[in-house]
Amino acid sequence: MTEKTARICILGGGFGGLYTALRLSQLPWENGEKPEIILVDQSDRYVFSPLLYELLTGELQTWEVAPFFAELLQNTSVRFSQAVVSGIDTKKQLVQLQDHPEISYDRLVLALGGETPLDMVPGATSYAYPFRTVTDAHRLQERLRILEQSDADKIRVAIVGGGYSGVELACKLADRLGERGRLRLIEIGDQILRTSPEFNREAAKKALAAKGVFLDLETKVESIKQDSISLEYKNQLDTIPVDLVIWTVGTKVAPVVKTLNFKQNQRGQIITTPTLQVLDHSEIFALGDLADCRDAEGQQVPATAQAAFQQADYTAWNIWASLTNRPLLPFRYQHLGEMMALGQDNATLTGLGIKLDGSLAYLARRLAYLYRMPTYEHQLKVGFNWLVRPIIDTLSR
Ligand SMILES: Cc1cc2nc3c(=O)[nH]c(=O)nc-3n(C[C@H](O)[C@H](O)[C@H](O)COP(=O)(O)OP(=O)(O)OC[C@H]3O[C@@H](n4cnc5c(N)ncnc54)[C@H](O)[C@@H]3O)c2cc1C
Ligand SMILES: NC(=O)c1ccc[n+]([C@@H]2O[C@H](COP(=O)([O-])OP(=O)(O)OC[C@H]3O[C@@H](n4cnc5c(N)ncnc54)[C@H](OP(=O)(O)O)[C@@H]3O)[C@@H](O)[C@H]2O)c1
Ligand SMILES: C/C(=C\Cc1cc(O)c2ccccc2c1O)CCC[C@H](C)CCC[C@H](C)CCCC(C)C
Repeated sequence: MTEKTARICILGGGFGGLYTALRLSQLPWENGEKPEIILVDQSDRYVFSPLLYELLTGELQTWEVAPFFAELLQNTSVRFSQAVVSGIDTKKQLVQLQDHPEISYDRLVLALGGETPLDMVPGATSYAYPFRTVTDAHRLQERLRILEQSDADKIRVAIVGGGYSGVELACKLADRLGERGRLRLIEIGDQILRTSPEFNREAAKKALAAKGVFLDLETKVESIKQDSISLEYKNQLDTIPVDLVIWTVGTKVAPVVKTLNFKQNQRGQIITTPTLQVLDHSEIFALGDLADCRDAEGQQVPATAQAAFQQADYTAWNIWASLTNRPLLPFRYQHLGEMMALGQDNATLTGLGIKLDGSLAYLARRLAYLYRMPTYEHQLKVGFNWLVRPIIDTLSR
């Protein structure tokens, strides 16, 4: 008698979900064991978020940073479904989708990532721009285009949050806007990039200073209006006129995750075992920004693409192991370092014993990210474009 084909349903096609799907499709399934793999995402495009800034400067094109799932998965056994996940019935093992039929599963992967909380100060939801998705990048691009085409002498931009996103955005936008830009970076703490290695923080401070980005440290945003931002510094309130406010502070889990009946931490993240299984639900795996995971050594896994990318390998392996009666592996997070863009020809990186900044770091970061992109076909297309585009641009000048 033949056994029924197992169905693996993966919710969310970001760093956690897409790479889990790709790894699963490459694993050595024996005849009759090969499962059905379904990837569900609300968007039709995957986003390689570390390179999202490059859309604002025109250094990269949308197809490079955010390829269509249909293209990425065309030579694999993974089936893609574009739909919004609205709930999960864990008893019946069914995923509920908006305007789509339910999907049953034998193994489920939760990888829905996070959202930018715009409800932290009055006015942010209406007037501040988040920066996380391709839609966010395109919206911001459009606003910048309108400001650049206006007859205003200066373009005043406030970026809230002196973490990685805020610093990288400030550097790229300063380069894009040039002499017309008036940028300020607003940080609640007494320094930017609190969790970065000293080398990267110093390189970032140097780059921001060279580009004339104004740093507001120990400053809290009190409210945001259409054309102003109110800041509190040492108990004093100051309202400054601005043309654009970008909000990069915080990550919250998607509302649907909160509705699920799993053990969650205070921030709503789902608590997992080191094998990346949801507590009391060994058939469900969770990874990436929505998961609260301590690895095999008990270290807290950070909510980064680097971590989700590594977890994807283990998730795929453990699903394969669970379906083929093999032992599961506990996840071991390896912090390899960090890289940051600091403008159109500058970056900084610290990792694997190497510290590098300037244009060499810019090149190394690009190559390291090319290597991390999903599928050889996409890497090849993008790599080829990076080699050929400068030649075509030079010839057409
Ligand atoms: C601008 C920016 C730059 C970054 N740069 C870096 C970096 O250089 N290095 C680094 O390590 N980290 C970086 N990060 C953090 C990194 O992007 C996240 O930690 C990582 O993407 C988390 O992976 P994930 O799979 O959990 O979620 P995501 O990659 O966010 O994927 C979640 C997916 O779920 C989908 N989804 C969400 N809700 C639903 C729903 N209800 N139904 C269907 N689909 C849904 C989304 O469309 C998305 O495709 C950056 C983040 C940002 C915003
Ligand atoms: N190059 C990279 O490696 C990279 C790039 C982007 C994102 N990421 C990852 O993605 C995640 C999110 O990063 P992020 O930079 O987007 O966001 P983030 O980590 O939430 O950083 C936000 C920054 O804003 C500050 N802040 C908090 N509340 C504030 C307020 N009310 N007003 C002003 N500033 C405030 C924070 O200060 P405190 O730290 O003092 O709270 C922090 O410096 C992180 O895990 C990060 O590692 C990595
Ligand atoms: C710091 C490094 C990796 C960590 C890392 C960071 C991320 O932001 C990620 C995002 C998404 C997925 C994964 C990661 C991630 O793993 C990489 C360190 C790189 C090395 C220090 C050197 C890189 C070598 C170059 C590829 C070759 C450069 C040659 C020359 C200098 C031009």
